[in-house]
Amino acid sequence: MRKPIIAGNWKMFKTVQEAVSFAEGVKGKAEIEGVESVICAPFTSLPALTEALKGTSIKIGAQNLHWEDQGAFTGEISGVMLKDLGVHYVIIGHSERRAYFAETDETVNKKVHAAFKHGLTPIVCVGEKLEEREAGQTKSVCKEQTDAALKGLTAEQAAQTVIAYEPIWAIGTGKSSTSADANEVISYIREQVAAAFGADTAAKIRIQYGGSVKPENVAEYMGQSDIDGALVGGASLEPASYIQLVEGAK
Ligand SMILES: O=C[C@H](O)COP(=O)(O)O
Repeated sequence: MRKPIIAGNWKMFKTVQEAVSFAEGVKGKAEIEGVESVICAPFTSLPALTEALKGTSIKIGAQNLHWEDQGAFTGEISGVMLKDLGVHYVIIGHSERRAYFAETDETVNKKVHAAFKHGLTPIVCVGEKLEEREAGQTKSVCKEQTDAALKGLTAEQAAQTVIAYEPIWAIGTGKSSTSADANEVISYIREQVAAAFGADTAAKIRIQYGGSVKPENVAEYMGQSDIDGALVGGASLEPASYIQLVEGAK
């Protein structure tokens, strides 16, 4: 039985004060038995957020990490540093990072290994561009990205990984994939995990859908057989909306 996971990806939003005020608004509310609740905040808010949510079941995630532990990498943050802050999750390979910051399947894989090295759970993003979807390449793109991201992991590590299937054309556009379409791609991704790591691992790995998920449609996605949660951008920014997302995943 896979535990549903709702992860808010705040992207480049919120000052420290705004993050703390969000934490006050969701404490005791976005904590539903049987649902994992994660907030992936900008690096600047992580210390205050871990402090503000101490003692709650809400976990904290970062949105990126470097694959090295330390070194001359101006502007980067390592797994050692995230672990030091009490962070549990880290988003890796979000399409915005692939598009604007030149992340490749190879660097995504190095980051996934770095996350495990430091006891962080990676949330690995995969998904096709609109032109790839229109060319009928959705599944091949997702297979390539999934295989590359999980390369070299043990079956146990693969089972702990969270994959977020995010069709790029659905991110922040209000044009969400239908739940049936998302489920079809996600079950295909699960088949690829089975081929690489075995059926037991595929049965354990959690795969989220992401792309214009809102309180109004989250339950529909969660009703699908293979969708284990959601990675949510815009609708995760307000406490009331975030609480409804977590409630909707039950
Ligand atoms: O990481 C989250 C996704 O990019 C989805 O963003 P969105 O919910 O604003 O469409």
